[in-house]
Amino acid sequence: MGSPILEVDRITKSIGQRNVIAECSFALEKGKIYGFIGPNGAGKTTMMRMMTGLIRPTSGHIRIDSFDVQTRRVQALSKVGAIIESPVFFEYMTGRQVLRNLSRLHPDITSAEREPHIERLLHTVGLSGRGDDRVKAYSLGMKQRLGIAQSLLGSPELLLLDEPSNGLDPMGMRELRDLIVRLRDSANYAFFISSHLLDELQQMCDELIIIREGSVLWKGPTEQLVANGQRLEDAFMELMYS
Ligand SMILES: Nc1ncnc2c1ncn2[C@@H]1O[C@H](COP(=O)(O)OP(=O)(O)OP(=O)(O)O)[C@@H](O)[C@H]1O
Repeated sequence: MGSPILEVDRITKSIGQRNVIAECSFALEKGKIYGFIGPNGAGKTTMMRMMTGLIRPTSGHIRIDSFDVQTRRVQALSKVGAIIESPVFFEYMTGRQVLRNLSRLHPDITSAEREPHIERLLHTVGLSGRGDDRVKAYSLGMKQRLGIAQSLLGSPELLLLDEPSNGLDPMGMRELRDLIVRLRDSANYAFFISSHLLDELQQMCDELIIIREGSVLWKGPTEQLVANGQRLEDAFMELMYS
């Protein structure tokens, strides 16, 4: 494996007397889609909040492109785009206005680059014809894709998505899946996606990281866990009860 874009190195998070995350380690490479799976309360959101610097680990290190999220925060987080809770937008704005406003948080985007960058992002996520419509007229799938465009504003190398397909209809799920696979293939992004929708993950993930009660239970290539023709849901259940 080349040098990882993200490294979780023996991370523990204690809340009160409890280790919500206990000595977790894994690494993510560019150009791959990782599924992050575990039952309710396993610690997925807690881990993703530490990966994006929203909360501090009790011990261990998270490095993004070799920068420690705690001590080299700005450099580390400049490589990451994330949707941790559903993206929240001012619904009276148009998609383009939303991106324009948020782009001002990225000092690297010059005013000359701003509009072409936004136009490219709208095109990338399939919203170029709808950029001047108000967000309140968007379907949930369009809002999720606008969220992806938002997370791409700073030209990251890694995208963290927490339950991105929740609430989407089958067409919305498929559009989101196609977009994620296309971005992996065209721009070599790494994706780290937490979801309970195992059929969705099975269709797009190169690798899986499975946690239970705060510990990594299994990690590796999807095809290593799921034999030909088997459903990830069945393999997951077998693991949970093993
Ligand atoms: N601020 C907090 N205070 C107390 N307990 C917490 C806090 N945050 C998380 N927990 C506990 O940590 C555990 C892991 O929670 P977390 O939300 O990370 O799980 P999850 O895998 O994301 O679950 P879900 O699939 O339901 O979203 C749970 O038992 C939760 O109750």
